[in-house]
Order: sequence, then C-alpha cells, then structure tokens
Amino acid sequence: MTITKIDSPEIMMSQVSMCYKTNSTEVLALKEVTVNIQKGEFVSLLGPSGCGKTTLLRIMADLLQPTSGEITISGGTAKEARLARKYGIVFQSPVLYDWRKVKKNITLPLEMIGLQKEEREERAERLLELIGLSKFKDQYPWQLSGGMQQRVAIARALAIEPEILLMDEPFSALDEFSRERLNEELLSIWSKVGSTVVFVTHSIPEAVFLSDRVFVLSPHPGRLSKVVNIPLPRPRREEMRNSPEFYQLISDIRQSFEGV
Ligand SMILES: Nc1ncnc2c1ncn2[C@@H]1O[C@H](COP(=O)(O)OP(=O)(O)OP(=O)(O)O)[C@@H](O)[C@H]1O
Repeated sequence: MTITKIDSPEIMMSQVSMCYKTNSTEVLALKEVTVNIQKGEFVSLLGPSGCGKTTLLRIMADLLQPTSGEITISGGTAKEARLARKYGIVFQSPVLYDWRKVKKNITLPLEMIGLQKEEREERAERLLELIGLSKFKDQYPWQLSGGMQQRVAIARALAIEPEILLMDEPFSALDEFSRERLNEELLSIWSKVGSTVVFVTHSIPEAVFLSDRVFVLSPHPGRLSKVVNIPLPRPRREEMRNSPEFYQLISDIRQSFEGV
C-alpha cells in the first residue's frame, strides 16, 4: 500500500467574518472567507480599496480577532504563532527608528529576543547583503530613499527568520520603476529564505508577477470571489512582464472584477 503524505496548509482560515462595531455603525468588513495557504507559498490578496485585505492580514497576524470563523497557523492558534515569533510583518510605510542606524534597525528585533551580539551582527550583515544595502549600514533611515527604507523594513522583518512573512502593500508608495525592481528583489530574497508570504496589493500586475496564487477579494462585504493559479515559471524576470501569458493572466483577473 502506498501512503501519500499530504501536508496540511500552514495558514487555514475557515468561514472568517469580521464586523467592525462602533456606537452608531456596523461595518461588515469580511464575510465567511475561507483560505488555505501552503508552507512556502507566495500568495497575494488582491482587491479594490476597502474590500478587507488589511483586515484579513491583521487577523492572520493575530492583531485582530475575527467576529466569527476559525484560523489555524501551523496547526495551532494565531496567538501561539505570534508568541512563537512565526510572523514577520512589513507595513505600507516603513516603520523604522530614525535615531538608529540602518544596521541597528535590523538588529533591534534580535536584541528583543536576546540573541548574542555576535549572532545579531552576523545575521544583520547577511541581510544587508541580501537587500544590497551593505554600504549603507551606518547611515540613518532618513538618509535613504523610500525604496531603500522599505528594503530595510523587509530585512528587519526577516531578521527573526519568520516562517510567515505578511506584507501590507509594501511598495504602494513607490514609483513604478522602483516598485518593479523591488518586486524582482523580493522574489530573489524569498527564493533564499523560503518563508510563506502573504502579500496585500491592489495592483493586478504586481500580484501576477509575484504570486503562486492570487486570492481575489470583492467588496461590501469583503468576500473571496476567486482564486487564480499563476503557472508562470520561476525565477521570474522583468522580461516576463511582456509575455502573452502575463497579459492573459492580468486580463483574466481584470474580468473577475467586472460588475463588482
Ligand atoms: N477600525 C475600523 N473600524 C471600523 N471600520 C473599519 C476599521 N478598519 C477597517 N474598517 C472598514 O472595513 C472595511 C475594510 O477595510 P480594510 O482596511 O481591511 O480594507 P482594504 O482592502 O485593506 O483597503 P485599502 O486597500 O484601502 O487599504 C472598510 O470598509 C473599512 O472602512
């Protein structure tokens, strides 16, 4: 008898709903969203403004409790995953400490977990190399461009070697050139660290270029309307953006928004 081992997904969300309540209003931000994400997968949450992407990401990160539904991370609760430091989180604008030099920003979470200085330095140097900013390690964040700051924020999120990297529109404030270059850099980093990545965006080309699967959300209330597989080969290079397959996937996804 052959036994086929099927790994259970690293992130499982079942029938998750989120209703924000204030004194006078209720906003149903997510309605019965079910997603399964495999270990090492790169997925994007794609949808128009207000469809609940950030809400979903924050629930995954245990920064927000859903009104109903279940969430399991590596077989345990999201809280257990957070306490076990399984998450690295990158926000829309890089949250860096202006009074600490670049390298010191990256070593900060390592100080917090009590890692020895030698190990901290070694990891930071490795990450600086990975993000191509070794030469800037003794600069302050405010001396860097927006794109460089976001690379530092990514390195800092990766410093604790997270199993899961959650990224909330990390490149949306950047110009098109920097954004496309950072897309490629992010894939190169991901291929080396192997974390599971959940990436929030409202750019269809960005989601297609980066992902193994794109989770399309529709608004009011936020629902998972479609899951699109992206069978483009890896490694993905800039030239791929001009391929007919790339355009076809963009067009397929765009059609799923029509009438929303
Ligand atoms: N703290 C809150 N209190 C009340 N309503 C909220 C709160 N946070 C989000 N919402 C509402 O929930 C819905 C989903 O918001 P969310 O920020 O998750 O969407 P999003 O898809 O990430 O949007 P964007 O792309 O603009 O960042 C929106 O209607 C928003 O107004």
